[in-house]
Parts: sequence; structure tokens; C-alpha cells
Amino acid sequence: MRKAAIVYYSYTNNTKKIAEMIQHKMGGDLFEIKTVTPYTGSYNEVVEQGQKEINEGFKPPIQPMNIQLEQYDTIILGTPVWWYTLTPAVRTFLSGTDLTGKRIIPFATNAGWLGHTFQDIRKLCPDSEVVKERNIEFSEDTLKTSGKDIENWIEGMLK
Ligand SMILES: Cc1cc2nc3c(=O)[nH]c(=O)nc-3n(C[C@H](O)[C@H](O)[C@H](O)COP(=O)(O)O)c2cc1C
Repeated sequence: MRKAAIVYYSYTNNTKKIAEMIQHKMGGDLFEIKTVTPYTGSYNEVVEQGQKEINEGFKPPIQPMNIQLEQYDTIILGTPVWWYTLTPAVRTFLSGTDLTGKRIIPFATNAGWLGHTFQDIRKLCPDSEVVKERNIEFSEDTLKTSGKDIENWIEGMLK
């Protein structure tokens, strides 16, 4: 496998931790998706704002990422689950980036309600090969999915 790009968005760092675990185990380049306007306010306020954005299909502007896509044939894509789907910032990234012909390995961190996250990612990347998706559960900031399962999944990516 050629070098992979690990692209992720993370609001409370769970997804970031998994992205870093992947990089530590198999190498690759890390790219964080950041919104131009950060989410502010209490957690519950962000949960409410997130609901509104998901319902409206809002795509928040994201900061330039300077990712040279031609260097990668595989994109490992990490998103938290917000209201049963991918986060608005990851939607912006997928809508604005041509991933034709790329292999996409998505993972989603969540608190137990994955919803239709992977189906929605597939719809946004009709010209990519979306494979080996992985649901990773946390309880607040404690990892619930077994570390061994995650390691096996990461090792399986190299095959
Ligand atoms: C706006 C918002 C909506 C959320 N909606 C869901 C959900 O639908 N299902 C779920 O299991 N967890 C949901 N969560 C919890 C997060 O998916 C979970 O804590 C995730 O690991 C956070 O990732 P992060 O730390 O990388 O931001 C939501 C959190 C936020 C802030």
C-alpha cells in the first residue's frame, strides 16, 4: 500500500486520538479538518447547533488543508457521529474534494448511535471505493471498542 492520508475532524478529540493511533501504527500523513468559525458555547449548545446544521444540510466553510491528493491512493477518513450522520465539517470536505478513484476507509467515533453515517459517506463519494469502515464507540472520552479490535482493523488496512 502506498502512503495513506489520514483526514479527520474532531470536536472533543476522540476522533483525533484514533487518527493518531492509526498514524502511530501504520504511518501516513495526518490532516485535521478545521472549520473557519470554531464551535463555541457549552457542549449542549453545540449539540443543538449541530442538530440544526445537520437538519439544514449546512456545510460550514473549512480552513485550507493543503493536501496533495495525487500522493495518496488511500484516504482514511475519521468523523464523529453528529445526529446519526457525519459531521458538517466532514461533509464540507467531501463535497469540495474530488476523490474519484481513491480508496476510502472511513471510521466514525460515537456514543453508540452510529445511524446512517457510512451510508451517507458512500453517497457523498460515488466515484470512490469505500471499504473496511469501522464503528468506534466511546463513552464520553473513554474508549469502549476493544483496543485489540481497533489494532486488527488497522493491520487489515495494510492488506
Ligand atoms: C452535535 C453532536 C451530536 C452528536 N450526535 C451523536 C449521535 O447521533 N450518535 C452518537 O452515538 N453520538 C453522538 N454524539 C457524540 C459523539 O459522536 C462522540 O462523543 C464522538 O466520539 C465525539 O468525537 P470527537 O471527540 O472527535 O468530537 C454527538 C456529539 C455532538 C457534539
